[in-house]
Amino acid sequence: MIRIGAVGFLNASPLAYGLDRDPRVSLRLDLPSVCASLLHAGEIDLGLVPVIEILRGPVHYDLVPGLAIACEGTVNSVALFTRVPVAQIRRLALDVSSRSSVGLVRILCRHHWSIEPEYVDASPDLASMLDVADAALMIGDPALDAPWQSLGAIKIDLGEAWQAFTGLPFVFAAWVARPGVVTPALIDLLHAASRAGQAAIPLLAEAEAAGDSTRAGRLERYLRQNIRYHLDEPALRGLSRYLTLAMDEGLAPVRPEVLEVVDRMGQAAVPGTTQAGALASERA
Ligand SMILES: C=C(O[C@@H]1C=C(C(=O)O)C=C[C@H]1O)C(=O)O
Repeated sequence: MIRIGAVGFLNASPLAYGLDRDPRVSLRLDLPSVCASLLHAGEIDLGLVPVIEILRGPVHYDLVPGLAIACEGTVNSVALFTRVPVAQIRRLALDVSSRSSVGLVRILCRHHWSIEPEYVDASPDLASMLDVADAALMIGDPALDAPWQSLGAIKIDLGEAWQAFTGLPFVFAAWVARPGVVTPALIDLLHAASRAGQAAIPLLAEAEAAGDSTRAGRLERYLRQNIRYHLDEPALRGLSRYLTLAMDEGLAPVRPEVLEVVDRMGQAAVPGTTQAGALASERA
């Protein structure tokens, strides 16, 4: 029995589709930050975890090829909500359920917007975050539903901001495993789940919308057009750039061997080369 932890947000449901009914799997759903802690503690074997956590593991993790929660431009569910112009943000509240986007917003503040706000951790509730800070980072389902207009805020999409800054996709989370866990059979299982999950997107959106057909349409567009599920060559370049910046900024330990694996996966994923994705457990 393989112990798998996935993110409980709607955006992860196509990747984890049907794993709860697989007798070979015990599946649990948690917030991204919790998913990462469970993997580090050895309480799960494989997790859909925030990518920055690959650098923070107690052991060298393996990355499952081909699958991710990513975006290319607008993501919609990862945003900075601010009541003041960006240049005037002095205090910024960070959603405690996030790890990758916390790193992303810190990198964008320093390198894209040239601001150095004070950061405070906060639960993902926009009204209370804006009570204690000028701006708030939120992710996932709470960000999709945040009442930013009525709170007098503007929404800055961080997928768009990253694309403006780098020209690249952004990878938020990927399937990450403890050593010895990734096998060809597991890779097949996860790719089959993802294929079934992509086909089930209308059903997943409808179930989440609980009878509200306008909302179901909006969620379906979010899953199809904003979220990208491919860890392909452009996504791997985005991931490599992000991990490099996170290490340079001191946001995570410096692990060049992790970057090498990501870069080699990217080279293998270039169309026309062989064995795309065969590098899961190869070591430098
Ligand atoms: C795009 C998203 O990606 C999420 C963002 C994460 C993070 O910031 O650490 C982790 C997992 C993803 O599910 C989102 O939830 O909105």
